Amino acid sequence: MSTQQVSSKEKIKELWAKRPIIVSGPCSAETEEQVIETAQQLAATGKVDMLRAGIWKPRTKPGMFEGIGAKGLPWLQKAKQITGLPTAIEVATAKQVQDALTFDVDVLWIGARTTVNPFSVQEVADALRGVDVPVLVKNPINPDLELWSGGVERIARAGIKNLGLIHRGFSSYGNTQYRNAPMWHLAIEMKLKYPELPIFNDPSHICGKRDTLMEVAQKAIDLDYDGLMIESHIDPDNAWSDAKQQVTPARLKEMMEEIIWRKEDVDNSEYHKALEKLRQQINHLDDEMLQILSQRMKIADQIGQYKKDNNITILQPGRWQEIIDKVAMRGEKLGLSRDFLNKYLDAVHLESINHQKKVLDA
Ligand SMILES: O=C(O)C(=O)C[C@]1(C(=O)O)C=C[C@@H](O)C=C1
Repeated sequence: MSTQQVSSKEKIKELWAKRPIIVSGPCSAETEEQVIETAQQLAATGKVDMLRAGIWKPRTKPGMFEGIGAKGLPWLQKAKQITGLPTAIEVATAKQVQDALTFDVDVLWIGARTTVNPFSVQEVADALRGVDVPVLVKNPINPDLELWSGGVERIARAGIKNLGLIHRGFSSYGNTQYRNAPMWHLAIEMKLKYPELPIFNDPSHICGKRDTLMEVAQKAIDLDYDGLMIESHIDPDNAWSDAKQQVTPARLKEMMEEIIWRKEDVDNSEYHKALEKLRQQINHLDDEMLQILSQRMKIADQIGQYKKDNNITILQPGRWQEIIDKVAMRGEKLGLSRDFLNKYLDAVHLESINHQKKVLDA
């Protein structure tokens, strides 16, 4: 390994421990000048830790710009030499992994369209065996946590030590607010499942447009994400891919200054005391809610017994609608969101049905 490669590995190790980690750069590498100019402007902001650029672009339809290919890798290498910014790119095949490593790319990521395909992830994992490079796994395009975990586990089994996650949202038909619905609960579940892995948020792919990037980036930071990956371009409107979602390096700098950065904890005894009191109240209320839910299910069991004796169906749509209307109205007045009430009612109804089914089958 050359001294330059060793120092670059050291830099990555340091970077991995830094919070937040900010990754930015163009959706696609287009020309040498564009890559170098973007990298220089990003480095000058003092807010960016790593340069990203798409080299191979998996496009939904043929005939679109599919990336500059391996020709762009020396541009990234040069941009790193000039700015000192480590580089990150997406890889989807063994050949792409080899090409990326030949040109000293520092961090690789597996794209959403690759994570859905275990054959492809395995091919990338096999190409990574014995290699010391950090790898980030994007969520699959469909909301399937098992696929996402499967991707992470395949890469981990190849011996990759520095692994991370990228949350770029999930495809959903007819969604107009987001390009890819964030479905925050799924990313939170992954974070809880793999607490040791840094998780990055990718507002660019979630939003698909510039004007909502800040909102999503702020929410990610509020939720204790470890980093952000945001696409930037020296001339976003004329970008060869995803023009609407890219921002200039200057705008990226502004965004980084506008975000309210939060930490997971603070050394302040007053804060801890106040929080402890409130958390005790929550523990108490959680306990009461469980007791009440358990009582409700015991009543459902009794209803089940009457239904069994009289050969009556468990599902009673009229009665259930009555409950939905009443609970939703009351719940909303009490400050609970309609979305939460719907999920809560669904869960209660299903549990009640399962309880009664057990009684009917006994
Ligand atoms: O009221 C009933 O008939 C019940 O079975 C109880 C209950 C409920 O849990 O509230 C459960 C299932 C029915 O679809 C409607 C209501």
